[in-house]
Amino acid sequence: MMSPIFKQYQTLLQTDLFEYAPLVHCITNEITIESVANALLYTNAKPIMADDPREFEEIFQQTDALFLNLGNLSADRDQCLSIANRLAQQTQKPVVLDLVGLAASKLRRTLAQDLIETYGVVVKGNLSEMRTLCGLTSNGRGVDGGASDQTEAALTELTKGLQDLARKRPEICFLGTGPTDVVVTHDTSLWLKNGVPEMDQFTGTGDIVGGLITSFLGRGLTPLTAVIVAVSYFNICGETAVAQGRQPLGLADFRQQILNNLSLLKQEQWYEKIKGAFK
Ligand SMILES: Nc1ncnc2c1ncn2[C@@H]1O[C@H](COP(=O)(O)OP(=O)(O)OP(=O)(O)O)[C@@H](O)[C@H]1O
Ligand SMILES: Cc1ncsc1CCO
Ligand SMILES: [Mg+2]
Repeated sequence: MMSPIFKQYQTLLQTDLFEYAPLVHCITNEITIESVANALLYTNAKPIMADDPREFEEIFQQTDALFLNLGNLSADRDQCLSIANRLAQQTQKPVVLDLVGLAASKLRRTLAQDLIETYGVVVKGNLSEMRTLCGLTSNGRGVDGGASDQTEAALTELTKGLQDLARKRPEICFLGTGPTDVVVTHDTSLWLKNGVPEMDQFTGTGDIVGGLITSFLGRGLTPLTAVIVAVSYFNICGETAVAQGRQPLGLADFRQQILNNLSLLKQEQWYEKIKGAFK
């Protein structure tokens, strides 16, 4: 059966969404920086990883969008994320804020609040991180989401919490990732259902999603469609990797194959496999 989401966005999805190669400025964590850069390259975007504020003014003149990721903070990175976000606000450059490990420390929560107050176009994290953002109890551990934040009741609670935030900030699209992905703007809420459990078992999948969303903002998609396209494309790459793999599929092989698919599936009608529904 055709997903209502595919139906709604069919005309857009059938254009070549990957055609333009946006230059994407990323300030992200050292753990997964290479995965994010390659995921962008594999999908016909151009990454530049740059976190020295002395060059921001020049870099901002060249880039299409900005990715800010809280994964691995330091005093310098803290400053640099704030400076970049303020510049983005001043130049109205689309920005994705990735709230990695939000429940782990007060430092992350304070920084995230400051960044969001200044500016944001897409604000994302895993389901547990987004529960923390909404002031709901969160069962995340470190940078990973917790299973009890992924039940139907918890998803409904998070959707309501994000709707409250979106009413106050109608320009922002909020995304919580997990087995089901919750997407909320001031007038639209939906749950996306693609992906496989293996995607939670190698590091950086959330960071890759953040980078990909940024690239679609840089291609001029609205925040909502950039989120739908990036999450669904990556998750369908994961589903395809499992279907292609010999069982038992080791996680290093799964990682290799999902990354291969990032470069390959865009030539195919991947979007017909989108699963999800409006809420
Ligand atoms: N159990 C699952 N089933 C299906 N898809 C999943 C599952 N877990 C994660 N995903 C998908 O994997 C991607 C990353 O989501 P996840 O919530 O794991 O991010 P994250 O915890 O921020 O990742 P990381 O911190 O490792 O960068 C999303 O596209 C999400 O839909
Ligand atoms: C493991 C880890 N620690 C901080 S960031 C990161 C990568 C997942 O975002
Ligand atoms: Mg995860």
